[in-house]
Amino acid sequence: MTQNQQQRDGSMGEALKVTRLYWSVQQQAILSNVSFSLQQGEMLGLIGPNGAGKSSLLRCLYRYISPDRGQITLFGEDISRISQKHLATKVAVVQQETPHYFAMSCEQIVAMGLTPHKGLFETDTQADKHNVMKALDKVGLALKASQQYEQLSGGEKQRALIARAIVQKPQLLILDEPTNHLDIRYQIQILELVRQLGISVIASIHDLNLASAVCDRLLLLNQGACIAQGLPDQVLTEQIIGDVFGVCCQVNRHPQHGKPLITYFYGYQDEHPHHQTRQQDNKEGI
Ligand SMILES: Nc1ncnc2c1ncn2[C@@H]1O[C@H](COP(=O)(O)OP(=O)(O)OP(=O)(O)O)[C@@H](O)[C@H]1O
Repeated sequence: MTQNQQQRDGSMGEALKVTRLYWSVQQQAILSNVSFSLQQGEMLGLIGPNGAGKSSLLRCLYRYISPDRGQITLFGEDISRISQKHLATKVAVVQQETPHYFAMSCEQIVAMGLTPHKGLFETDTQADKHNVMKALDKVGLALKASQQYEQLSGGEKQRALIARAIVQKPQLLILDEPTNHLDIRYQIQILELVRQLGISVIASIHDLNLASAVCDRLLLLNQGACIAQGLPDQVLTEQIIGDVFGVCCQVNRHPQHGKPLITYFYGYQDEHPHHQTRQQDNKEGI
């Protein structure tokens, strides 16, 4: 497709386009007819209940699994035709479960992010070392640079892997539950940091309020299908959250950023659940 054609059909600013994606295991559908696009510089939050297919979808995007049907294009190129090396210069991934990195320091792990941009025998320059230290500093790990990676806490490991992804200077960053080991300060800080990079990001996030606060748009998966996508306002409604997650909630505006703020109701094991009484209260205007 020529540049003019791309401008005409609006795909010029598209970082990622997924069209009618299907993936199944032993005749069980895991992903069904998933389509969405991600604009350049946009942050898309992938949300949905446990087992909805979020990780599977992300794995298709970084080619860990190949879908049965459908198309994935990255900056206009079909990803099945991009070489592994070229893909690594464009896409960085922070996975949920990471391999063990014995006998490597935190700094060495982060420096691995430089590899896709280097030739076979090219060594790290002073500028590379500076970039590694800068990334460590950004994620609050400057003082842990020489510590063994395996000795870091779960949250520190997660932050080191984010620093590695930053050093990789990707155009698309794929994050699978990047905040699951982080305390609340780092959850906010790391996602805001990722946002500030100005690159395209797709991140699976369990905390709906966090997703609402930091993402431009959200994609809601349930049982492998896309249930809703759009602005947080369009996706995070009481009705949709109730239907998909089976919890009762109230959606208000966040006092600072103005996007949806969800308050959940409790009492699902009780005979007279609080969430029911609360709904009743709402109806009666209490
Ligand atoms: N390789 C596989 N073989 C068999 N089943 C799989 C495989 N990978 C994923 N699944 C199944 O696909 C479904 C979706 O899994 P996936 O990990 O994508 O969900 P998720 O939305 O990321 O869940 P969670 O929020 O719990 O991390 C699950 O039922 C899972 O058991």
